[in-house]
Amino acid sequence: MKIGLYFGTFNPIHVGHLIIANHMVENSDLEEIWMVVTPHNPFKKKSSLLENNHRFELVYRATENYSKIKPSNIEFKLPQPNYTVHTLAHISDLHPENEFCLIMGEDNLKSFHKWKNYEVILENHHIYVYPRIAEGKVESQFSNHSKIHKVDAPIVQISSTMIRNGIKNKKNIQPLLSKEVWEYIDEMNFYKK
Ligand SMILES: Nc1ncnc2c1ncn2[C@@H]1O[C@H](COP(=O)(O)OP(=O)(O)OP(=O)(O)O)[C@@H](O)[C@H]1O
Ligand SMILES: O=C(O)c1ccc[n+]([C@@H]2O[C@H](COP(=O)([O-])O)[C@@H](O)[C@H]2O)c1
Repeated sequence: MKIGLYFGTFNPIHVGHLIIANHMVENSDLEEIWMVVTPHNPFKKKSSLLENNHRFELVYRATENYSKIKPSNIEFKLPQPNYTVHTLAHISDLHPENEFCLIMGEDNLKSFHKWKNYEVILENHHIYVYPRIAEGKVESQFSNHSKIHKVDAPIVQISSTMIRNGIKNKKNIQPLLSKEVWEYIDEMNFYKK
């Protein structure tokens, strides 16, 4: 099976993430999308980060009604910070029957040359890139690469930061989250301080 891996901190998962995952699985040759919850992105500070299990629970609840989108906690037991090249090797060893592709926003492609062993990632995996508004340029080595495929997904300007700040400032951010995600965040009093 051809599977798209959508990595993220998902603190919390929002409708922007779901729109991308659903668009990818419905409009490409990817048969399933696995949302891989990252404990620690090597480029990000761990502050205001909800515990791994809570972020996973939110992804689980958000994707429960999507048969082709699955949550994954595969990175929880891997060394931190989480380098994607290691996770891809691990996941491919565990599931040799599947082909794993990487899903990435154009913003991440702009800094992809800074990722650990990015050449190894490109040697072994295809990357599906969706448009994203961000400063900077995609390096020329990636612009016509045979392993990098552009998918014309919609651009949604929502971020987890916007949601965390909104909750802290007592704003209604419910339309930005799945109902199940909002209910769990509210019930658990997440992001209020
Ligand atoms: N609205 C969006 N549309 C498309 N891709 C997104 C959107 N928000 C985040 N992403 C991408 O999804 C992946 C996971 O997102 P991440 O968990 O970092 O969310 P975020 O909203 O960017 O978080 P934060 O605001 O905390 O930095 C990243 O590759 C990120 O670039
Ligand atoms: O492997 C790397 O060098 C690397 C550098 C930056 C980001 N990543 C991964 O990219 C994913 C997206 O992260 P985030 O926090 O923007 O959702 C997450 O799984 C990170 O671990 C990976």
